[in-house]
Amino acid sequence: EYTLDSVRKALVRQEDTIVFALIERAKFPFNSLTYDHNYLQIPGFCGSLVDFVVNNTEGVQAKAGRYKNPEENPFFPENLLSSLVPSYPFTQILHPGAASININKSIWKIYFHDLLPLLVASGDDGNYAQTAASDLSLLQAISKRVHYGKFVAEVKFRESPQDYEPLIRAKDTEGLMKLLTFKSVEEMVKKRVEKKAVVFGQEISLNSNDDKKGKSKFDPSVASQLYEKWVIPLTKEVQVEYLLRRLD
Ligand SMILES: O=C(O)C(=O)C[C@]1(C(=O)O)C=C[C@@H](O)C=C1
Repeated sequence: EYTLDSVRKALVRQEDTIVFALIERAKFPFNSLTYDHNYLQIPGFCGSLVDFVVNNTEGVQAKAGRYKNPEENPFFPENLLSSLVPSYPFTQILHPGAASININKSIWKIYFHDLLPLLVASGDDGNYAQTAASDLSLLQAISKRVHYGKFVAEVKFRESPQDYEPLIRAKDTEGLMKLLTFKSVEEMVKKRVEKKAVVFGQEISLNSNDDKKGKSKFDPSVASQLYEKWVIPLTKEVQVEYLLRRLD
């Protein structure tokens, strides 16, 4: 069952996934060859190692049924084959227009241009395949969170269709944005994410006096910046896109 309370709980749980994925990516330095289009020489493939890993992993995961779940959105939908496994009857609460919303291209750009330089140290340790795999886990976690905006928007619409319908009919993007925004919730989310980054990122020792003294596994303010600058605004963008299609 989806309610505003239950979808918000899902968003809170997804924070854990994102913070752990930040920790895992921050374990490696930048490793720029992972992103270098001239590094790979694989016959029949043109792109960087991260393109190669994401394309091929998504291919396997699509065949294994990952994208049958309406909570999942691929980065390279154009290359995917259909699922080969028996389907599961996922609850279909979304309007069919939801399927056409995929803002992973924006997430991809922001991830490599803005987030990575903030998150990781410069340098090269040769672990390019592991780096690409940790990029993919973090990208998938961010993508799932952002596209969860579809579910948030659906429950908000169902709770007060009388408020949303006139704005949708008028295609009033600004009005919709205002109506779905809860500034105090956003403040709480940012603070909680930073706290999780502090707690999950600290060294744990058996002597409780030593806890928190060690170096954090990544700068906790990167987690709150990620949410403030990109995750929350993009989740809201998905909500508006979804609502604009809600009466089609
Ligand atoms: O919790 C909500 O109501 C949401 O829409 C989610 C979210 C978020 O991305 O965290 C986005 C917009 C709101 O202003 C508050 C929080």
